[in-house]
Amino acid sequence: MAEAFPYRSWSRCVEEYGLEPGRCGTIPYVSHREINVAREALEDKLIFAYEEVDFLYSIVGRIGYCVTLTNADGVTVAERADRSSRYYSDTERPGSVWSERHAGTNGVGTCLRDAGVTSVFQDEHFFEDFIEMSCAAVPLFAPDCSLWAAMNITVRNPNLQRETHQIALEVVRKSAERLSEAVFRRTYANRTILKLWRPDGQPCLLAIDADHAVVGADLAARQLLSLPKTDFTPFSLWRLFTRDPSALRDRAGPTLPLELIRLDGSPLRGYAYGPQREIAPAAPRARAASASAAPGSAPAVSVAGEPAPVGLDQWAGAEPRMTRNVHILRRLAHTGLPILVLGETGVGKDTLARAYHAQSPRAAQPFVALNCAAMPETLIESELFGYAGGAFTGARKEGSAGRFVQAHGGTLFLDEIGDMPLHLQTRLLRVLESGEVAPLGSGKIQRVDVQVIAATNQPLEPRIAQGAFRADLYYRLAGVVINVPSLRERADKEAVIDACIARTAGRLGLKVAPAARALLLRHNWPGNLRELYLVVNRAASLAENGVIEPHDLLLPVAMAPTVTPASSGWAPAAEAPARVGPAGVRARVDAVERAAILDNIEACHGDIAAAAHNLGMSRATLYRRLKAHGITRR
Ligand SMILES: Nc1ncnc2c1ncn2[C@@H]1O[C@H](COP(=O)(O)OP(=O)(O)OP(=O)(O)O)[C@@H](O)[C@H]1O
Repeated sequence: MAEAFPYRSWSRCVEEYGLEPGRCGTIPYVSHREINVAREALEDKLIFAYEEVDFLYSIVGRIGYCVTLTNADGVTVAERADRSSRYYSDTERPGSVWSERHAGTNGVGTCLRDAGVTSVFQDEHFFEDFIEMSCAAVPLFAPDCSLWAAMNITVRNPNLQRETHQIALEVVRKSAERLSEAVFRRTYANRTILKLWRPDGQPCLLAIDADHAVVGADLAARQLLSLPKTDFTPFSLWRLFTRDPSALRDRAGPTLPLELIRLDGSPLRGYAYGPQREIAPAAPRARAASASAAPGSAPAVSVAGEPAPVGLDQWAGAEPRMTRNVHILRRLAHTGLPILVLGETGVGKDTLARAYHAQSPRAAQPFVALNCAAMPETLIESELFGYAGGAFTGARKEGSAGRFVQAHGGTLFLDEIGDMPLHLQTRLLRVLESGEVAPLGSGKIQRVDVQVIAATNQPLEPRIAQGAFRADLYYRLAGVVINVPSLRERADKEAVIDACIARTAGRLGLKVAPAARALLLRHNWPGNLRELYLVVNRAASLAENGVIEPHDLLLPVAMAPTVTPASSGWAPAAEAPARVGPAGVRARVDAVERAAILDNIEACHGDIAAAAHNLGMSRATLYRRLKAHGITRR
């Protein structure tokens, strides 16, 4: 006979994990970086989870509980708590790992191990350290039924009543249901969702397409309807229910109460929710391929194709100003406030807009971009607001909807907003205020609902002072202002460079010589991330023998570090000796190499063996290169 809770978990602790009852010692923590990796992996779900954690905390926080969300390995990725509360246990911080293997019987770990709702009340914990604590955790399953997280509440209160804890557990259960439903709906945003109530009161979800084929089912539905947990193949809804297509005909707007009769005659009641949008046109991703590309703007050259889209946490890296920005954006994601992104060229403003959209509630709707600096004034107007057929010479016969209408329901990204001509600023302001667009030459007015994100690399205050940018438009666009620091200002510059190497050279199995990495770290990066990615991608194409050397980086010599020759005892000749062969690339490569050699000798105080090691070359090669560059010992 199977052992009852908590004995089966206690037996595992002793027999499987070799834990000794008594004191636990310390709970393991993962690093900041690992927390970010864990969050990144769940990003499409966390956008809903953060809000749900807040919601749950607004209820159970009042009776002293803190709320945590962990990934499937028990790593805490989100937490809401009152740290000053006497009921707070600081072992619940982000990064703490609550696997059963480490922490013995506990809410999160045991819930994840059993893949079931778990309440661990006080001395049901395996370790003595936790016997004043009570926790309740509910597993979260993705639409494909994989276990992705646990939603948990914990309180350190020796006087807690078991009944109170039971009620709190039911609240967590409901909260977890809401979160799973949000993730399911987002996954099947373009399908009709059927939410049916199981006889035990638990909701179950099906996603069906226009032909009534079941294309998705959550775990509760699969259990109720005896559907396979893996290898799900779409099938007709009428294999489960008595055929009645009229039950699904929309008579009451987007939400339709419905009753379906199972083949055994039992009814299931619930609701049908229409698709969030028919079929959302694919968002144009590659800048070069979209009308948003600025002519002449440097595309991110990729030797391995278009890099994978960047998520919000990845965008932020470990730079505190960026993570704060992401935090603010997440908190305000549901308000639809316009966002104004400010920062130098190439810092990732466009990338942020796309990442934000992809993780916003509008993700299933279009992302439409317009670069205001990239097209003539007359075109911006018709591109943005649309036009009727034949509205002007050269206009398309059928007219054009315009980017505002194309973005309806989704996100409109207005890049280089500082370059928008003044008279169009007035028109834009009117649309933003009224939520209505009137395409050129047409009397028709269309209502639009768009999340506007504007970006610029020009400081707008001087433009406002000069009268080149409308102050009222600025305030209308600046619902949330996000300042993106330049690469050289970032506290995590080294990590950003390493991530770039990993995403580009690393993916191709190339190594980066220490001297080349050192050069990347020292460079000033006026072009920011765009320049960084361009340099490393280009070096990956130039590298020989699987290693990127300093000369492969082709960094402009003016940007390369300079040295004072006296301290190292080595000095360049007044001018480098003339080189045979074509000037151009080779000459630039030589110049970079020369600067890197001098810099390394200086850094190693003239120790040639150490400098050669840093540069990733033998001593003999370094002497040869010194000779070739005309560098001699003083
Ligand atoms: N966090 C990131 N991780 C990896 N690559 C990034 C990141 N942020 C930006 N990039 C890359 O850096 C380049 C420049 O980014 P992006 O176009 O978003 O900058 P921008 O600030 O919008 O530039 P501009 O001001 O010129 O419009 C792109 O190739 C983008 O893929």
